[in-house]
Amino acid sequence: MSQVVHITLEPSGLDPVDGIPTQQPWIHPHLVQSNDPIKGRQFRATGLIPKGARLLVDHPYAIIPVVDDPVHSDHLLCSSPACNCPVPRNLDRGSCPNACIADVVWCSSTCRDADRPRHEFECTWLKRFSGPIRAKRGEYDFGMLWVIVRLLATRQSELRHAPTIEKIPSASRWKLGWDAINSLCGSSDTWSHDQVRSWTVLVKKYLQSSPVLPHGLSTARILQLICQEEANSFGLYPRETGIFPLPNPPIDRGEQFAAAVYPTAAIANHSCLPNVSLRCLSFSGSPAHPNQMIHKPNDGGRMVFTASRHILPGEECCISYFDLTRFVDVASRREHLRKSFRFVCQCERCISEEPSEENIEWNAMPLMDL
Ligand SMILES: C[S@@+](CC[C@H](N)C(=O)[O-])C[C@H]1O[C@@H](n2cnc3c(N)ncnc32)[C@H](O)[C@@H]1O
Repeated sequence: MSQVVHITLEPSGLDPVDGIPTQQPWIHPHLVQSNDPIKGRQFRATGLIPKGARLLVDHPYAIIPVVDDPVHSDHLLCSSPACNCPVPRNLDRGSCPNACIADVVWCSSTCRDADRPRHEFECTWLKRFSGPIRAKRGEYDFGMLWVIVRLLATRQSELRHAPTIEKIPSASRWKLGWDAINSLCGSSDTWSHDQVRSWTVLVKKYLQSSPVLPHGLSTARILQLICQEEANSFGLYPRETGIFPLPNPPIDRGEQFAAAVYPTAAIANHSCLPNVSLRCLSFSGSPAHPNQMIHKPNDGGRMVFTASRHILPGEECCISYFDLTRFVDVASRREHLRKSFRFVCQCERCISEEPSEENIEWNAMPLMDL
């Protein structure tokens, strides 16, 4: 049986300001940000981080529910960024007075009232465009555009509260809020011309600054934001992912229930030999399965990173971007990362499993019966 250290001390955030997620991330004192010439920004340990220690608790800057049937789904999240708790179907869900879309619900009238200024930013856009986008482009594009709108809504709330936000003491090494979103990696050079052209059409049709979506940013900046979102968003699943060593028998992670962008968690690079799991408390705040690593947010949609083994000073701290049980050999892992995440994995496991020049030559030769 695997041994798990339970961390009972819950890092506390600051109180939210009028429904906007102003809570700062909680970051382990031995965790720093550094730069790798190939991978870019990365997390590194400056001192021993023991197995089971919590490395990071981060708040989503934008989170959306991802469900096929919002009216009948139990997986909707309270739309208030200060809450983001799951809202069961049997609860009297507070829906939008403007009836924008069924995916928008609140767990209480308090959350709905607190979230009013932020939701007003997205409400008309959702009402006008969600149907046409879903019909013409499908759920994936709708979800992506809605994440962008929620990023812009949080930015707008930040701008409105700028004087208050400036008063919040900041951990100076770490960028916060929109400043952190601006620093996310991702550029149009990584994507094919066809993909960039398709996103440009979406931006011009649905995301230009207008009275429906008054953000004041240029088309080029919104296009860049899509590239950043695509390189940095997290899919959230109800069961474990990112477990290493791989569980036997493998565990199905279940259906994705949300997508989110985390300003600080996005610094984590991928490794096929990860030393950090995305282990969270259950939504109710208590460990759901004490010996399982769970890749989902806890209350408030917070993402929690935990050391899955002792991490030594100087080591990079990496998570896994995908379910390692699904792609096992180096070729399939790299192919999956190249297709889905647009980079060639340079983790220590992939490098050590790279076929040598000699093997490539032998493999290229026709098979002989010996
Ligand atoms: C979510 S971001 C991680 C933080 C990023 N390094 C940065 O500078 O902001 C994902 C990007 O990091 C880089 N990356 C992450 N893991 C990598 C790996 N194992 N090998 C090579 N590049 C990696 C890729 O450019 C990828 O698109």
